[in-house]
Amino acid sequence: MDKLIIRGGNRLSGTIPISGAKNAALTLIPCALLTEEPLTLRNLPRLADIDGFQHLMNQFGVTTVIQGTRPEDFGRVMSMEATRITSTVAPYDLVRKMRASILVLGPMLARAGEATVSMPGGCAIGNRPIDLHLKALEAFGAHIELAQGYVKAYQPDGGMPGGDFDFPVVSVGATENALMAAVLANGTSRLFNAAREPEIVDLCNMLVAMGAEIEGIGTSNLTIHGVKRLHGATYRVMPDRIEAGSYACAAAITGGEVRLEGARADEMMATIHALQAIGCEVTWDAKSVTVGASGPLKATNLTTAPYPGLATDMQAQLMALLCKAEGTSVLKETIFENRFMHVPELARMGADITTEGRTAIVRGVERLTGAEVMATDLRASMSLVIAALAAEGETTVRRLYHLDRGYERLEEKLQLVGADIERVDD
Ligand SMILES: CC(=O)N[C@H]1[C@@H](OP(=O)(O)OP(=O)(O)OC[C@H]2O[C@@H](n3ccc(=O)[nH]c3=O)[C@H](O)[C@@H]2O)O[C@H](CO)[C@@H](O)[C@@H]1O
Ligand SMILES: C=C(OP(=O)(O)O)C(=O)O
Repeated sequence: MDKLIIRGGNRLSGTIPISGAKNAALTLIPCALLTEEPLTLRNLPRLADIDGFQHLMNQFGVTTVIQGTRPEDFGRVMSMEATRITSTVAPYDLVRKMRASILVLGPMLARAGEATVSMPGGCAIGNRPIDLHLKALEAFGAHIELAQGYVKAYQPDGGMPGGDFDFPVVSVGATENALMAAVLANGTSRLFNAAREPEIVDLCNMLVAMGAEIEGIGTSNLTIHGVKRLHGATYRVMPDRIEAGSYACAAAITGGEVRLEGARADEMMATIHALQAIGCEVTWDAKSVTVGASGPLKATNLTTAPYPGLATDMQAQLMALLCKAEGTSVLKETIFENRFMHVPELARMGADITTEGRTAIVRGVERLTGAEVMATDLRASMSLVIAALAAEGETTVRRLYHLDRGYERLEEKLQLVGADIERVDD
């Protein structure tokens, strides 16, 4: 297994290209199930999760062709064609590796009339139940059964009527599944308290490009008028606002300045405000966001929340940055119940953090030191990379399969701006 060796202390400076968003791509890909015509996605990131999803689509009989597979290419293009769905089953072996596989439930049910999907397990950051995905589909008229670790959903005779669902908790995945199921229903569906993350807007925009009728895009109340069929489309995946925010933290902790090429400021305002509160200089134009830190970093208090609040997917990276800030910061994690697993690893590098339930108290330290670390989830891993870039000496980060789920060629991008980082075979 590979590991990363990082020798801290270099000021990052230059331009980092931002890839297509993992969390958008993972909901755009299953939309290919909604039409027999080709769906082509541009700007797809090269990530383990995307490869996993491609295999899952192939399992359903969807043909997939990827272009741009040269090692030097960043954005890839994948064309998918679901002329005939040959299987409606998402087996355990494929689903267990990738939680987002549950996102095939809605579109498969809508197009094929039934779907059988292995229950995604809990994972490191929390329990992550799927009850709201199922309740929303039931509200549209679907029948749901749970047996032998699988969810089996099927349409009633005469097809899915559609219906109303009011989310008791904002859920990105459940909103996506509900949207993908509702677009082909016989009637109109309404979602209240729906998630409005930019990735949901991306999904809605692509569905509209495929012929769907959706009102309220970008708000928490969505009305979906079911249509008889959807057609193919070519669509560019939005830039990854979490990847951009992660590299912003990396630049800031080294006292450097990077231009995040392709990042869109309006989709990452909460992160920009957090960076500004920490003392970073942030400027932007239509095509990029530039983040620098020329003065001392300042402590601040941050709380994660559904969009437009501060993304939980940025919490670990901002915590790493605050480890080097002057003063004491308080971070509250409101989305997932167990998303502080980076804390003991950051402590190995000299960070001073205590946790009480979903609150972390970070006392800034003058110096971090290199150490051997490993992490149990994607953003926790990135927080260790960020801390390592500012630490004295050498850090070794293991279990890179977490990072490879969400950061396209991380070490290459960091090398571009002057980091001393290499991936070696363990
Ligand atoms: C692939 C993808 O896009 N992943 C993102 C998505 O995950 P994901 O879609 O899994 O996260 P959700 O928005 O659904 O989860 C938010 C909260 O709702 C709870 N919940 C969710 C569903 C449900 O049926 N019942 C329930 O109780 C969850 O336990 C959690 O506490 O949004 C999260 C919150 O922004 C991000 O951290 C993930 O990176
Ligand atoms: C938690 C995340 O992803 P996933 O939902 O795919 O596990 C993430 O991107 O930080």
